[in-house]
Amino acid sequence: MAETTQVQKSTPVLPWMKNPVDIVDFKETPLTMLPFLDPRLDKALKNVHISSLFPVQVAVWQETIGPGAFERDLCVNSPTGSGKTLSYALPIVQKLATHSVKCLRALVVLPTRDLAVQVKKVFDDIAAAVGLSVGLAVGQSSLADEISALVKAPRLEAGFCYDPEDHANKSRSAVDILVATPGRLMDHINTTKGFTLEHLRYLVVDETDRLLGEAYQSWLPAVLKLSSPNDEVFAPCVEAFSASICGSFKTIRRFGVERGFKDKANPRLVKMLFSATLTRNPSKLDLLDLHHPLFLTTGLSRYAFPEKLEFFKVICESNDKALYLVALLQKLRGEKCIVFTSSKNMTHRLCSLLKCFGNLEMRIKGYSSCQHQAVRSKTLDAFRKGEVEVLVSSDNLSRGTDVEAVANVIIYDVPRYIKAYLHRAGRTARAFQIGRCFTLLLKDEMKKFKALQQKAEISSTVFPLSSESIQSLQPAYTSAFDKLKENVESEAFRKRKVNFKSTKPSRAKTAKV
Ligand SMILES: Nc1ncnc2c1ncn2[C@@H]1O[C@H](COP(=O)(O)OP(=O)(O)OP(=O)(O)O)[C@@H](O)[C@H]1O
Repeated sequence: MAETTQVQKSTPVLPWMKNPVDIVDFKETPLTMLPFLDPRLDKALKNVHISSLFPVQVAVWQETIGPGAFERDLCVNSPTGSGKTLSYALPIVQKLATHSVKCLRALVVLPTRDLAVQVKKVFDDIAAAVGLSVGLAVGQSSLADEISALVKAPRLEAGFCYDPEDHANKSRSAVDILVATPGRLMDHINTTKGFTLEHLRYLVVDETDRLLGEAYQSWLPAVLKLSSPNDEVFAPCVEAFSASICGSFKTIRRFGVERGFKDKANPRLVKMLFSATLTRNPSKLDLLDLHHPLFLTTGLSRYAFPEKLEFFKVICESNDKALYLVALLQKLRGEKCIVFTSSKNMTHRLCSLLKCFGNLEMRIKGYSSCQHQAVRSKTLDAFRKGEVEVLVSSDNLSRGTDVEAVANVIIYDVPRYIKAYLHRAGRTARAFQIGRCFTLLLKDEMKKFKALQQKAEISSTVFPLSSESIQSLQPAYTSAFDKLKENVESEAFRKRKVNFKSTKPSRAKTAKV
């Protein structure tokens, strides 16, 4: 067990946040040294080239498997790319591996569809090895298709049910674990026959601060209400649950019995919160009705960045920031880069401008909420495969997205909030690899950036771009700009023409009415 650490800076308001478990005290641990690991999971992990667990994974494992397991709800604050997904997926799958009757026992909620797909993949890598199925509720397929993948109707022949598992003659869950976005989750809660949360044992709220920051149709109160333990519902499962929760172990540090807070009847819904910027706002955390929460965090700083992330700033002498971006991209040619802008419109404009540069010789794509989800997913896929080298994006991509081998993040517009900066920067230097974060700065942005750096407790080195390289790009930049203007004008003309055509009959119709 790790020693608890007294947080000295920006003391959190909530008392249970004052003595966190420091993840820094944990070391990467080979799977062979991990206590209680199911051999089937050991094999499944090795199949996906994971032979050791990262510190946050070891820390969470210790609190969830073995003595004192899941006695308390967990709130985990750990840097981007430190492996939080597997830190919850592995213990949940190990815990559920002992259950033979299929019902929905674990729910993982994420803010976006692409993130949910990414997390499901992590569960898929290990769940099948112990006979568990994982479902996805994100609106990727039609509601009907999703329903048939999540809920099994009873098999009736001549009015009789022959399947012993269908004894109750009711629809039942086809999955043990569900990864969902709040909107689609609410659709199933409200309309899907046979979809129930009454057996739910584990609730993971990933990217907690983002999910609690928006109402999302009140998904949280709905989940908490529908999953509250109810003696009648749980009666047949209680024995099995209790055995899996407590095992034969007695007590260790932080074990509930020792602290005298074993006040909730088992089984209870265990909640696990994860973020690289976990909220410390008591009113937000209150919404979760946490059970003696345990706070796990990395180091003493409020904001922790990946260990091997280097910071650079590019000072733009003129107002033509795009020119500096092009010069930088040319220097980084051949490496995967994500360029972050302040908005979807900016993403569109910048991407269009870059495409007007005739001789850039790199594949550049935009990713923003302007695009249809299918287009976005395709773009992300192409970027993952290396078919696209430079992805220009708004903050849509900044949270949680894991793309292997992103060498550089370029922050084109300095964000207002440090959290946004941290999540953007965290798309590189993942899984303890090296990575670089460049921030492009106009003269009047320097003060704002300095304040942001101070808050983040980071410093950056000036990245030199020679004035010759900038000047040599000037003619290409001017003609790219002209081309862009032409494109915009002809696009606007085309739109006006289409609008005129489509409004003509309806005007006539209106006139007729
Ligand atoms: N034990 C491990 N060994 C090797 N690679 C790992 C291990 N655990 C996770 N990874 C890899 O590390 C990367 C980052 O993991 P993950 O996406 O879970 O990070 P995260 O902490 O959730 O980041 P974010 O805060 O940005 O969401 C992934 O590519 C994942 O496959």
